[in-house]
Amino acid sequence: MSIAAENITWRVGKKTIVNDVSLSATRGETVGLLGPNGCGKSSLLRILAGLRRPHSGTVTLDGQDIARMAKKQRALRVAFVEQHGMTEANMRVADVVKLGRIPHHSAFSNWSTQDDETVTDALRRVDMLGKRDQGWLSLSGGERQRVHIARALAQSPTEILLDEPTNHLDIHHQIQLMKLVSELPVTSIVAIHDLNHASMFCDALIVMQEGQIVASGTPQEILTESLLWDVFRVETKIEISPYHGKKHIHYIA
Ligand SMILES: Nc1ncnc2c1ncn2[C@@H]1O[C@H](COP(=O)(O)OP(=O)(O)OP(=O)(O)O)[C@@H](O)[C@H]1O
Repeated sequence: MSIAAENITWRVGKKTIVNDVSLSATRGETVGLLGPNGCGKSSLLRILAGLRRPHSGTVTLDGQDIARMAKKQRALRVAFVEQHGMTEANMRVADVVKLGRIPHHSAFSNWSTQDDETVTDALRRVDMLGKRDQGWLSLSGGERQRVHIARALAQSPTEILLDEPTNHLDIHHQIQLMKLVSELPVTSIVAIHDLNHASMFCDALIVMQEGQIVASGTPQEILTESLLWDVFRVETKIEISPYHGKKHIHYIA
């Protein structure tokens, strides 16, 4: 198992935000994390990234408890693109992406041509190579999001956690990004609100409600009209798309 969580519970005061969550993803799998606003997706991703300690339960990478791993060792494996990722200074785009290489270097190792190639490749994958010398502050919201994703790719992770990565992106770049994530030979866990993108690009889905997992399985198995009503209170009609063969959700107003 590439990444797994067992019986994770996290509380704030008396409120349980993540309630006894267990999940696992195999190498290369793309797992979509669905659920209404405030159901605990970001909180769970922060726990999976090792940024937050759960009150109980464990997160493991290939069976190794992340709580026992050094920060650098974890960073060599797991990349995390947060929902409101910040980059403070007005750095050049390429320099922001280069930050992803930090875990691969010690104080004495030199920057290599391979590092350069990794950064260039990451910029190319998110369609930002043409803006590599532009300043961070001059970028649009969607461009900043793509640079954050490039930084995560430059980390050469084995697991990538993405919190609503298509937020801010135009439809072309939403599709391009989901396609990229689904094709990466990297285990991906992606919080996502677009159910049709979840259906098209994810191998497996986990649906959360009030901190708990209420459904999990392939998109084909779990995306049903009754589940979407129960979880999101939306009326839908679901059919198999004649274009891509996956489930397509129509919203009935
Ligand atoms: N540090 C915190 N202190 C208090 N409450 C918190 C904290 N972090 C999260 N919460 C609460 O936990 C709940 C889950 O938040 P979280 O951000 O994980 O939800 P989400 O599923 O990612 O939502 P969204 O779809 O809106 O991004 C929310 O009610 C939020 O207010």
